[in-house]
Amino acid sequence: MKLMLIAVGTKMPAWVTTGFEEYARRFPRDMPLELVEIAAGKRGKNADIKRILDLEGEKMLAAVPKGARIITLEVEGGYWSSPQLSQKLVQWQLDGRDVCLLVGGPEGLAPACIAASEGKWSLSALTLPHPLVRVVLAESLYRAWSISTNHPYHRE
Ligand SMILES: C[S@@+](CC[C@H](N)C(=O)[O-])C[C@H]1O[C@@H](n2cnc3c(N)ncnc32)[C@H](O)[C@@H]1O
Repeated sequence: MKLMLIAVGTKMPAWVTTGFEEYARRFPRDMPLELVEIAAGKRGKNADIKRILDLEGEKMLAAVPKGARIITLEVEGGYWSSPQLSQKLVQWQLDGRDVCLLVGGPEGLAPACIAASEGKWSLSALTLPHPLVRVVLAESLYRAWSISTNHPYHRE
């Protein structure tokens, strides 16, 4: 099973790229964490935000491999503790489908992405900047993997 983070935004600050890669490189070969960046639409003065959002959503969904499970990152999603996330990871692995984690841009996710979601995951009640979400998500998934494999990274 492959984990794919599909996120709006390119040209991230170095600390985001370094932070994400720090965790992504630790994933095992049979469960890699890959990043797919979707270019954000131009938000000029009179930009049609709905159209931009819909286009970003189309591109995100086009990046999802056929049959993959879509999980959307949403402030108003469900909270999953690390052990709960670990259980989900194990269930997803047993199920065998790739898992795509969708992170929106400045105005969030397109309605089409939300409609396609099989799980809505909230990292906090706070609205986080989308670059930071990438890093928190990578660490959380790595911790969940470490719990499921009894790796010493996670300590009770
Ligand atoms: C700056 S936020 C978008 C804020 C937008 N007003 C909204 O309501 O979605 C960009 C993206 O980061 C992710 N995000 C931000 N905070 C989050 C949180 N606490 N939990 C999960 N995802 C979050 C979501 O995918 C969101 O679409």
